[in-house]
Amino acid sequence: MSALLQLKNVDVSFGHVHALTQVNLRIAPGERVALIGANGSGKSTLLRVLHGLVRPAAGLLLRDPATRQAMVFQRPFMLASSAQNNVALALWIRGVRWREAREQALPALARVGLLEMAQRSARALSGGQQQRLALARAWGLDPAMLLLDEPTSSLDPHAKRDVEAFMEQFAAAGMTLVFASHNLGQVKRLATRVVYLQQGRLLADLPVHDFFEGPLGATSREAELFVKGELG
Ligand SMILES: Nc1ncnc2c1ncn2[C@@H]1O[C@H](COP(=O)(O)OP(=O)(O)OP(=O)(O)O)[C@@H](O)[C@H]1O
Repeated sequence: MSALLQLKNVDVSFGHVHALTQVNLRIAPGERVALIGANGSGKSTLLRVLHGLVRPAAGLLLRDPATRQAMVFQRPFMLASSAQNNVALALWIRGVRWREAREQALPALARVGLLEMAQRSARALSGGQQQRLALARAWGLDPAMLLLDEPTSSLDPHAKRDVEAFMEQFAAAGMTLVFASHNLGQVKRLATRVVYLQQGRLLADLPVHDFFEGPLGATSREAELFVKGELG
């Protein structure tokens, strides 16, 4: 299958910090790729490279410019305006006229159960509601690929399940997902493939079953210890 996006030998540095080193990654349509690894291992940087927000110092990012992408951040930025306007603005920035953008925002809000909150101030919503609003904002753009940076890390278990359920729905609708997570249960529930990063290097890249059930030590002893530590 042709790749939606491909990285070849990508390096990213911030001053003397090597955030990513020689990363190779190929993402095919319909995959659900989980990025895991310790704090500072490069997950957010990798997502930002995939979304074109960070330019590699070396290597290649190959992407069909026609492929629509959206990104949901760990703590999404909300404009001091209504929930509806927050979704509409994302569409307007992509060239949709304001009136139509406001109309199109409503089904996106309905999709995540926020229709009745459309006129509420986005910043007055709870953390869980704001994360759902961020998903609506992304969904409204109709992306082929959605990138999510620890989308449930600051949420209570109930809100976490809601966000996971929406991610499932997005995937079922054919969207390709790439998400960073510290929650290995979530990775098992949502991912088809696991990419393990350590100090900016991609040490394992396996189907989810092989990653958690296979003899990981053969691929990466560090990944095996990480998984054991996180599960224990
Ligand atoms: N804008 C930046 N300026 C300087 N250093 C940065 C910047 N962004 C990331 N880094 C550094 O690059 C490395 C990788 O950071 P990154 O945020 O990608 O890791 P992460 O795996 O997402 O971590 P976490 O799990 O804590 O979110 C870290 O050493 C970090 O301090």
